[in-house]
Amino acid sequence: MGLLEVRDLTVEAGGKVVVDNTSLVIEEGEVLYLLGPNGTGKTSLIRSIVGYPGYNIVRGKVLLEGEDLTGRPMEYRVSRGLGLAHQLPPKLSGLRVRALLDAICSRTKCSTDEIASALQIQYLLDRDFGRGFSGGELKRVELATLLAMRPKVGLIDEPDSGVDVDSVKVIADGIRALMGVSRSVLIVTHSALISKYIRPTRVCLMLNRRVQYCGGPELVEEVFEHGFKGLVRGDQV
Ligand SMILES: Nc1ncnc2c1ncn2[C@@H]1O[C@H](COP(=O)(O)OP(=O)(O)OP(=O)(O)O)[C@@H](O)[C@H]1O
Repeated sequence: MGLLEVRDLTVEAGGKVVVDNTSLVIEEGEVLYLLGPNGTGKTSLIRSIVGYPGYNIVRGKVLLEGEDLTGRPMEYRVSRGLGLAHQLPPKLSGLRVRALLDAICSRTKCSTDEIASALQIQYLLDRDFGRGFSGGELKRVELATLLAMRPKVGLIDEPDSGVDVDSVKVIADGIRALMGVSRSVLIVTHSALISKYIRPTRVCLMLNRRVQYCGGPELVEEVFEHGFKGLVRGDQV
């Protein structure tokens, strides 16, 4: 039994199938990359895993430590140990970054200052969450909230898109800190820029709304060399 299992999952959003009969297993201690071209369903898959509203599971299951979370609301799944850092985090007027981190840390017994220091966001603590932040700042505060949650499985959506080289390094430090408190981490990316700093234990390719193939870390280099289209090898997961 994997730590997190997605079994034969089909998901609809906005009246269309966005994940089509896909399976994925995340084992204990993994840093799994989910790679795939734009619009192939990566974000939809991880949103479905955490129970994000609007992503309706029409078939299949999501299990965490063997517990069937399918049909459970997002709050419950988060309480059981799933956490998601969004690709485009929401902007929250009237909620300071510090207040949000303090609220999470009071539950998980973390230190807002230590987390802020790990993600180099001390200067953002007294600003409204996300308001007027640059792309890199948004990614760093979002990752800080995930780190504060101390999830069993941390799901990170596109940590390396729209950020400069220096920010990617800071984000990589944040992911390393997350690897220290989470049991497994799933990173969704299409550029795989983050792989320069965080080596995956395993890499899965998602194409045409389905996880098509999983392999070792060398798959990242193969994607860079051949592109996604050159790597379709059948339906084995
Ligand atoms: N809530 C929704 N309503 C309607 N369509 C949606 C919804 N969510 C996703 N889709 C569609 O599903 C497809 C897959 O989108 P998704 O964001 O999951 O892809 P992705 O692989 O994460 O892409 P990218 O790498 O560009 O972020 C797209 O065509 C998208 O428009």
